[in-house]
Amino acid sequence: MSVLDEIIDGVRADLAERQASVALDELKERAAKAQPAKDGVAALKGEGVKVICEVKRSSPSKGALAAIADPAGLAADYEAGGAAVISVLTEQRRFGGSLADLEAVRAKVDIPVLRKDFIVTSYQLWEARAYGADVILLIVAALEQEALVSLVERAESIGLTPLVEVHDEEEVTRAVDAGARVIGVNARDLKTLQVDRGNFARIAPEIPDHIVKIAESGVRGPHDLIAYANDGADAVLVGESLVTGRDPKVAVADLVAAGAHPALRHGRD
Ligand SMILES: O=P(O)(O)OC[C@@H](O)[C@@H](O)c1c[nH]c2ccccc12
Repeated sequence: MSVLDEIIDGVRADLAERQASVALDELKERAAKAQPAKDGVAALKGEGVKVICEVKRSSPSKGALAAIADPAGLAADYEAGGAAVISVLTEQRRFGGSLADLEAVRAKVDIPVLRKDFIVTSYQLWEARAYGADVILLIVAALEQEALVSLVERAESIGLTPLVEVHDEEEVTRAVDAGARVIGVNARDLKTLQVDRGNFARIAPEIPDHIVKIAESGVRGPHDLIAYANDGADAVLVGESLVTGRDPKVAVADLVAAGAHPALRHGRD
């Protein structure tokens, strides 16, 4: 069994418990009272390389990264540093996240919030909206094509922007066929946890121009952001280096400043 399969088994078990205790109608009512979803695509377009900053306590590859007692405070620092979107991991077993983290972050920041989890059913989309998410992650490798297509459609219909994650060319085709408007190329293979920063450069040319391109994982600092931007990234998604670094606000500001540099290829194509 791959790491991804193991994670998804756990996600399904936790999901079954939540589904047994919270009815879908209850979530829908809560979603109806949430503030309307913000436009995730708009936040990721425009001048400069956008930075998506992640609230991440632990990971399957590294174990514990940071305690993060105050996820909303961290998100506020990210926002003050110039983040375009905040990513909140809500998977509990391997990443130490929760819907409570999502809710706390949502209440604190004004920029779009991404629910980062392993979404396999529309119930999780309603949860995302009910707890204030604007963007959700859909991992192509975790979904049959039919499920991917219907989750993209359902997400859009309830106002959520799907960020569709791929790892190879075949998955790009599946993401495009499913109607993705935002595609993230993960440098980490979720089946083996190996990071290959060259993955984005290989795969990005396969992504049609009108789709927002995000380089995910492995960004250690401005140097990696610049490399990804030169390979065509509109945005980068950064977790580990921000939660383990000294000053998240300064670290984000440094990334944003690097991404705004006029010498970058970004935006000139
Ligand atoms: O911590 P990093 O290497 O900066 O990576 C962040 C993000 O890309 C990573 O957390 C991630 C990308 N895709 C995922 C899917 C599920 C869980 C986590 C992820």
